[in-house]
Amino acid sequence: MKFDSKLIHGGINEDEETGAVSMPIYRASTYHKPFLNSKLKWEYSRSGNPTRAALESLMADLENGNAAFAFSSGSAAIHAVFSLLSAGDEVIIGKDVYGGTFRLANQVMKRFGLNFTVVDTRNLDEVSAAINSNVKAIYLETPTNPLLEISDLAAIAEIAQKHDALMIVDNTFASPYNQKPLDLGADIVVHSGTKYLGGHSDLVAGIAVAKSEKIAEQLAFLQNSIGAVLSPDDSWLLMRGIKTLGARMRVHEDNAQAVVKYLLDSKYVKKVMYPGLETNPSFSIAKRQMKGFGAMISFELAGQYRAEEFVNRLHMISLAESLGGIESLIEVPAVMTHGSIPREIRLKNGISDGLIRLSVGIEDKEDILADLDQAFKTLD
Ligand SMILES: Cc1ncc(COP(=O)(O)O)c(C=O)c1O
Ligand SMILES: N[C@@H](CCSC[C@H](N)C(=O)O)C(=O)O
Repeated sequence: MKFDSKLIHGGINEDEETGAVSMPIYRASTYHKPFLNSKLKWEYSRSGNPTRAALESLMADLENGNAAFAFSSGSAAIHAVFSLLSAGDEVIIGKDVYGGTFRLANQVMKRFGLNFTVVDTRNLDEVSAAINSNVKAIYLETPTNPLLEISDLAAIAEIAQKHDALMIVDNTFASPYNQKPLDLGADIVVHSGTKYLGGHSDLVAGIAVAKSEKIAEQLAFLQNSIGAVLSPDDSWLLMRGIKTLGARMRVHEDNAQAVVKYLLDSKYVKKVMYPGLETNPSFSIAKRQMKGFGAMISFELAGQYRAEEFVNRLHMISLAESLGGIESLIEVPAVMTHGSIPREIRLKNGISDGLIRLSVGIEDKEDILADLDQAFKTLD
């Protein structure tokens, strides 16, 4: 089945009890056992829920994994995945990851004995050099949040496999429409379902997908034990969003191409970051491992212009954290999404105080361009 059809017909897409073509929301917290020793598929909703199971089977199908697990947020999914590791284990982590992931690693997981080595995963020599016998996982985003940097998934998977380390990829920015890390050798994919998967900025959710049955069994245990499961209502809403992922991504990307071109030509802009730029040193890798380049763009203003003034003057494009929704959202990572990273580390990693991140929505592209244009013109 091709991808758009899989979005609609993949996983469990029909209620086996009633034949309903939209999976019902099963809100029951517990299930009646006819006899004490009855073996039932459903017992208690944290351990398993038919609506959540339908979403999970769809996500496993879309990422070509063995099984998927739905969590109450992307951060909860990442926490469960880090919980596969034990005190004393080391994780090689990409230098440019979502600020909340950096915070989870450094301010939470470290206290439980995990050690993190920050590496520029675009540089394979740096990744290899960071390997030692305690390294049990390599964790990265590609494209990264917020610099849109691209790492070579297949090459990193080879390093991870050689050293028996898990390779964990946050696929939030690409979505499975554009990139399938498990096919390229990763062991686990995580998502903030809050973003492109949900697609409408109306829910918070997380997904972890395991390639192997062994990791799936461990994640099933952790999901039930830690308990940060996605509710049946949000599972249904996320599934509903996923059905239109392909249709939305095509409009997102078409609009993003127009915005990139506009920004490159603008006298107000100094630098544009987008995986689809041929001038990007990782362009050939992005072209090889991604179907499309997505709709996230980061940029810096030319010297005399201030990011704060620009974002304050937009009308239609909303100044808000988050991304991947139908509406265009803009933010300043240093103050908003990556504010929890200490300034000196942020600057060292390339996130300047004036960096602006734009999530291009699916409005008419003329309106997006017009809003950018009017805000830029007020800066003179
Ligand atoms: C790339 C990435 N991963 C993970 C997360 C965490 O997801 P959530 O906000 O759903 O917890 C976010 C944003 O928050 C993100 O941008
Ligand atoms: N991943 C999102 C969410 C943003 S930050 C949310 C909150 N302020 C926090 O610090 O946890 C994005 O990149 O937009």
